[in-house]
Amino acid sequence: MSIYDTLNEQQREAVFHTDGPLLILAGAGSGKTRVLTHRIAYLIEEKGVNPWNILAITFTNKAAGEMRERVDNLVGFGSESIWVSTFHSTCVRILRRHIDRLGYDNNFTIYDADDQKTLMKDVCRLIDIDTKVYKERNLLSAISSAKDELITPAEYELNAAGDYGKQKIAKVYLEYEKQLRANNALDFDDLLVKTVQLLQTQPDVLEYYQERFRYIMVDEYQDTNTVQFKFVSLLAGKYKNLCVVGDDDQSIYKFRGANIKNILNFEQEFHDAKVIKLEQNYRSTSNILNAANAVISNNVGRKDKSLWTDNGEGEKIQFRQFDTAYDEADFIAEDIRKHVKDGAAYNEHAILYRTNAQSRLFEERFVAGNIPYKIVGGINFYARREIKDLLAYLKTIDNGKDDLAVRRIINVPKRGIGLTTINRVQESALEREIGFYEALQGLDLIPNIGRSAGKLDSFVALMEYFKGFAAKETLSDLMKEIIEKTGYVENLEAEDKEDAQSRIENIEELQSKIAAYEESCADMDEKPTLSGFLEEVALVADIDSLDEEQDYVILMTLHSAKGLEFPHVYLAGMEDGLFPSYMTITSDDNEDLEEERRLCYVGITRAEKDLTVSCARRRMIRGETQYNKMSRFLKEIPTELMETGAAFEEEVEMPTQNAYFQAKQVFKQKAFSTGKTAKQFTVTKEKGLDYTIGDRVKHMKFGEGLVTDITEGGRDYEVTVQFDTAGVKKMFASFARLQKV
Ligand SMILES: Nc1ncnc2c1ncn2[C@@H]1O[C@H](COP(=O)(O)OP(=O)(O)OP(=O)(O)O)[C@@H](O)[C@H]1O
Ligand SMILES: [Mg+2]
Repeated sequence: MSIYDTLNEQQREAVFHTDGPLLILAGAGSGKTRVLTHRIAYLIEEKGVNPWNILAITFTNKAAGEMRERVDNLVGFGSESIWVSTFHSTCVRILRRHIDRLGYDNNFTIYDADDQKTLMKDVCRLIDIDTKVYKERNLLSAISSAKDELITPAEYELNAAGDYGKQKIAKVYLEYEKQLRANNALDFDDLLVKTVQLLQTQPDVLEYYQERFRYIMVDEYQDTNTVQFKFVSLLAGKYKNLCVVGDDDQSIYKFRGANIKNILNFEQEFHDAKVIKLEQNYRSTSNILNAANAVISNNVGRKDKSLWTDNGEGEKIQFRQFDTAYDEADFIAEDIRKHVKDGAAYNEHAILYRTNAQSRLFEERFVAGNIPYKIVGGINFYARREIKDLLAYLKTIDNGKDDLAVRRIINVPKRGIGLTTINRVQESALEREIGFYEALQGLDLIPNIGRSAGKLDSFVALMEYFKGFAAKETLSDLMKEIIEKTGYVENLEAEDKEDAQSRIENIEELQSKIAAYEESCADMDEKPTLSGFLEEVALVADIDSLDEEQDYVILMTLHSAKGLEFPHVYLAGMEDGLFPSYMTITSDDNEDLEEERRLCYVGITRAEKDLTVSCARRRMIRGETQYNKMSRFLKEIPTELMETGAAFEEEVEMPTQNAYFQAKQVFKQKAFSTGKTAKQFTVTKEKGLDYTIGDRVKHMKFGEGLVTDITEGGRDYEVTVQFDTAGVKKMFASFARLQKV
């Protein structure tokens, strides 16, 4: 039996159609990704295509790794020379070789969101933009959208005629680009934009890659944006062996410029494209699938698909409504514990939610209950201060042109170099149109630098020493040397002992990552380089931190869950105002709500065996208690597919009898005259507080502090605490759970 016998007829057709453009448009769990891997295997094994000539683009680096592994299992050879990677990684690899054609150094730096913000602050200061009127975040997102659409600063300015606001943005865009270039840096969008520019302006480079990538495949095609489409169109322009797979119902990145028209345009750009539909879902039970189908059918203007499965009905979808988000977290933790007792593994469970902030309650429950868990996303490892500091050292050593990096560490750990001095250097660099580090190397040209010159000199000497060290020693040793010579860790400890411990662990984690990078290079017969490592770091998406070997419950946002599957899935926080978000409910644009609904469809279809959907009547969002109705998406699931669970009967309101759910205002007016919620609140207040103004109290997260004020809110006490380290916080007593010390 060959591997292709395990495919159904349509899947086989897609695998065997190797030459010419092919669009596979199909619903969730129908085997699109599986078709791609089998197609690669078929190209190599049966068609004798050189693995070197294959490019497969996936949505995350993790997916890329998986695909490589699956191909490895199928073919057993050659998988290391296939290019399987994300759009961004693919572009970085191309740019590292050729970006000098566009006037950059090939060892350019990649700026993450944080770096971009810092740069934008500089830009605004430089050209006198009032950031109270034009927020950095909005400016960056306007620029990002422009880049996604391949609009240059000059074109932006042309389009801005007569529009004052846009003219300002055009100026910012122009300066921002100038600064990036001066720093020899690219932001994330640039990776694609510059690659497209390169292919458009350098015919020999284009020709080279067209010859190289004779067979191109793109997964999750529905979420590509204009510049990504342009990129693949250019590459596939000669041989036209382009196979894209996607599901218009799972397009969830419109806010990042994803362009659903790319699916529709495909057949225009690539005439005589073959279109194949897959209709059998292999992932989920029919109850889950029917729920997903029912929800998505509420979107108008979609391509109708009929997805079926012969996996059997399976369990009904569990629906639970709780008084508070705490109860919700308790229930889910308990439910998982039960499954594990019955023999399931922790990592068969995923909790999916709309916003990162929702992970905190689960985290608290899991820590308390000793349940291993992993939060994918949230505060990115690489966004932590100590990691960014050490990476800034590496960047400075690798590419002294990255001003942001140099400025970040010039006085970290403290070397007595003040802001005034730094600004003087900066001004002088700007005037002479050279980089910050370059200016540091010629201090005698900077006026009024005076007594600081010695300190600056020794900083430069240290960096130069590291550069020499890096040229001879391994990366791991370099990292050790940096930590030692700068006294970084000792300084952390001196600053704050408690805090230091977790930061040191992070640094150790960074060192393991460096070691892992060196090992993986050895496996691939590549030489580990500083640039190579920094490149990898710049491109890790949150999802890449997931390790299937480890047994932990997985927590992540719905957006991160795309393409993945788990036996047991919990969709938590299914409330109007949270999911769909408040903004989309109040927006006039139905498109936004439809995008949220697609996200819901993505969530439901991650589940293989069972799905639990839950919501809470009240929860704290940004420090404010919100009262939410159950999500309208839940009401779109036919009641006969759902079960409410006996133990929760009295608390549960099924969609058909939801008199309880009133608008927030009504809820407030009636002020808890009925129901369990009211009783709970009374209990809190009747019980009173066992601390008063002037007492010292302890909070789980903020530590100890002094109560400075207590006021009676309508339903709870508001307590103000001056924490010893965390500053002043105002909180509701029932949520804060302060303990007198
Ligand atoms: N012909 C088949 N026989 C058995 N299992 C299959 C078959 N096709 C796909 N599967 C399995 O079904 C599951 C879903 O497949 P896959 O992840 O490729 O779907 P997908 O269409 O890419 O889903 P998504 O839209 O969520 O990305 C996987 O576990 C896959 O191994
Ligand atoms: Mg897939």
